[in-house]
Amino acid sequence: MTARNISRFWEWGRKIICVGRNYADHAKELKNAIPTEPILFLKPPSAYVREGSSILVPSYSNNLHHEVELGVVIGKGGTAIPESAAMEHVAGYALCLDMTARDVQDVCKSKGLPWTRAKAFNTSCPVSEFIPKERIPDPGNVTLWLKVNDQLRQNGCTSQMIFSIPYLISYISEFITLEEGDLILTGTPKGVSAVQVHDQLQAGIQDVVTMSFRVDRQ
Ligand SMILES: CC(=O)CC(=O)C(=O)O
Ligand SMILES: [Mg+2]
Repeated sequence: MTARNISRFWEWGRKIICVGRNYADHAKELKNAIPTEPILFLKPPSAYVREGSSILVPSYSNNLHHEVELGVVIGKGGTAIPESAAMEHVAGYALCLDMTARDVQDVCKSKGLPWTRAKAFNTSCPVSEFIPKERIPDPGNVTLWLKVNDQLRQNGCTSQMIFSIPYLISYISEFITLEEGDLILTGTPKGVSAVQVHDQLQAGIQDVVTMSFRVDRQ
């Protein structure tokens, strides 16, 4: 059996754990309360999409939003990881989009239903290349940006996160065992907005990485 390479973590079929409302400015723009503990939801591995393929608008949505986020790739698994040791479990990072069918999410929220149809559909998690840990020495202080058709829509810094990466790893691993190849999406800063079929999205982390995706109908 050939050894698996963490730099292709999206092929491993591992968990994608997402944090919601981790930036106060984004919680406010959607008129949501600022959380006092992390809000979590999951995407399946079939949500991954890589550059060269398109983001597909689900047939049942007319309001697909972009959310640019820093992704943390787990390199060493664990349960109940103390915050002080959390960064030892990180292999690296990826730039991610948490594509969200906002109209569907609004209906789910109003009915008290889970967000699965709004958040976990095929191609709802575009990812960049793997970024080794050494290339982002301070993941708590990097700028994320996103443009739609060359217009800047999101530009935020991970220093604005309510819950830090070590805190999130510790919190999640209390009740979900983290495994090598898992990905944690750490939430989005303000500026989320709708995308249309044939839009071109471009996103980046400072001078570390950029990625581009086209939007198509399912
Ligand atoms: C309101 C949301 O969709 C929460 C979320 O995903 C976030 O990044 O914040
Ligand atoms: Mg999100």
